[in-house]
Amino acid sequence: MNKKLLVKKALEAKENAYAPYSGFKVGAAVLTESGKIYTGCNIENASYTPTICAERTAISKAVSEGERKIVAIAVTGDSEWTYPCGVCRQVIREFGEDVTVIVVKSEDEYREYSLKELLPFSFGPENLK
Ligand SMILES: O=c1ccn([C@H]2C[C@H](O)[C@@H](CO)O2)c(=O)[nH]1
Ligand SMILES: [Zn+2]
Repeated sequence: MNKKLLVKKALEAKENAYAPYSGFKVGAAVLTESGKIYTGCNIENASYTPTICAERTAISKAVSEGERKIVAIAVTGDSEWTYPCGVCRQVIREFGEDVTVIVVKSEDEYREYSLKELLPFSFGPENLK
């Protein structure tokens, strides 16, 4: 896995954030099983609740292009360490149980987690079978 590239892509994606209300920019980059990288940023809305996080923007782009399995996701935001929110953790879970989550501070400072650490005892598609 090209971790460094994923980190860089997340940092680049943050620059496109549309966050006029919170002023808090977030970027994400998803690596899928096919080896492709999809990026995303947070997109806020004047009506507030339609706001979508960077992680879900990136995942939506991947899934709408036919991808079904996430290998890793890198996320970076305007706080020193920006962790995926609970909703995003659940959406990541839908497309992989063994996903690597990389929380990015800068190009050479990042922390790596497994999704299982961030979302233990999770509920996923297998539970409905
Ligand atoms: O992991 C996170 C946390 C927050 N946000 C966005 C949502 C909102 O636009 C702004 C402030 O919560 O940051 C993300 O995109 N990802
Ligand atoms: Zn989120």
